[in-house]
Amino acid sequence: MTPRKLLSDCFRTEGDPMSHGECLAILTGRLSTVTGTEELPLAATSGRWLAADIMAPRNVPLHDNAAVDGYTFAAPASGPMPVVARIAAGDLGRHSLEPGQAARIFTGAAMPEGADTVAMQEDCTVEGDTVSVPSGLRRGDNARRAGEDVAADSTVLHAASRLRPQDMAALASFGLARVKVRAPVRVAILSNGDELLEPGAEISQGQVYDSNRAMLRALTATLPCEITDLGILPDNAALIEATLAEVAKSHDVILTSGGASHGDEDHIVNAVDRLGTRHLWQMAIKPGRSMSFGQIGDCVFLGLPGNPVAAFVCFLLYVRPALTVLGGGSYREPVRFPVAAGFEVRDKKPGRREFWRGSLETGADGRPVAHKFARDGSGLISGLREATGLIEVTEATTTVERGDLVSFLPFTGFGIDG
Ligand SMILES: Nc1nc2c(c(=O)[nH]1)N[C@H]1C(S)=C(S)[C@@H](COP(=O)(O)OP(=O)(O)OC[C@H]3O[C@@H](n4cnc5c(N)ncnc54)[C@H](O)[C@@H]3O)O[C@H]1N2
Ligand code: MOO
Repeated sequence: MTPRKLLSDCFRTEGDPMSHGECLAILTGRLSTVTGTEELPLAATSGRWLAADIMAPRNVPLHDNAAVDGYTFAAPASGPMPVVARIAAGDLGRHSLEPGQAARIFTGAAMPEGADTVAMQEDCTVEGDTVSVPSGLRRGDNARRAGEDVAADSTVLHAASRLRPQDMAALASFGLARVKVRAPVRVAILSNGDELLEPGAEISQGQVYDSNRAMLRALTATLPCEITDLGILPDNAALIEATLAEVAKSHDVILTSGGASHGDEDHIVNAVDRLGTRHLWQMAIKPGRSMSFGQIGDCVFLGLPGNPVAAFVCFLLYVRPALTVLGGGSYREPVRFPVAAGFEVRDKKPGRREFWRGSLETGADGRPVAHKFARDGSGLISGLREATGLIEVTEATTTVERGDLVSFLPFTGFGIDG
């Protein structure tokens, strides 16, 4: 197998944490697409990254057609017109009108040759075999032109875009039954720590249920990924090293949480150092300082801190972009809304970017106000649940006064709905 073109340079800077911007630039600019392509039935492609541009093979709609039930004719009409045909949607016959003639027509039916306008039936007067339409209708009223949605041969969808429900409609409207998309990224997820316990097991003093893995599986599933759940690895250096070495051979990404800082018991990063290259550790952000990133052969290693809030935030900020680029998608920055702060902070440390758990409320003047979860602890899952987005505070900021504009990044911008 030819080696895939992934990072090989080392960006690691001991003792000098990497900035958010620098880390994101490396992840989105220096990683390559690692997934192959596959052609799947349309219904199986929702949510996938498109592997190639798609041109509309024909006009949509294919033919001029009626937008309402009524009578079609060539505008302008003068006086009663004989009704010489009846055309329903799905009628495959070829109809044509002489000037001064009309046809009964129904929504979606192909317009007959010689007609350009449709009068709504509610506005028409029918007497015997003739119809009178209201004056004042302009040519083309209530008619949908061939190609008005999409013109034949125009490029409608671009490679590396994500197929959304409305794109499914577009592809089906072109008559495409199969679509070339990127294969899912193969992601192995594991948790590390002797204190961790599988939900359902009997818990003892000193233990904690593994909550990160359930969260990371769900976050990973918001992108086209094939997940291998490796469970919990205990703090056993030999076992961790053997597992990572084996898993790296058959996966595009290893995503871990815990064991990411550099304590004696932080075996994950030590194993990556022995097996491959670690490109960074220590970020100038909070939470998530101990995020690490590297590679074992062609497999990208993304090591999240153990604290659940830090793991969640780092996933949104770094893992999501990395999985996007590796998967063949084009990465777009999440939307940031400038919103007035409904809180004050006087003691933010300069030099690091912080991401606070926040939610929006409507202020007295009707404008949105950002609220910050009161307790900062990186282990508090309750704050993540209460939040609807992140409040981003720049490196230079040291205080936030009530009413100052802060950046609010809604979770919906990271693929988390509800
Ligand atoms: N001397 C220092 N100690 C710590 C530092 C530091 O810079 N110097 N940083 C702190 C910060 S901030 C974080 S975050 C953590 C990161 O450490 P690790 O990534 O090595 O994570 P652990 O030590 O394994 O765990 C931290 C914390 O999270 C809990 N945890 C771990 N995994 C899970 C899981 N799957 N589900 C639920 N909870 C989990 C673990 O029990 C710990 O409480 O280091 C700080 N210490
Ligand atoms: O940096 Mo720790 O990752 O703040 O929670």
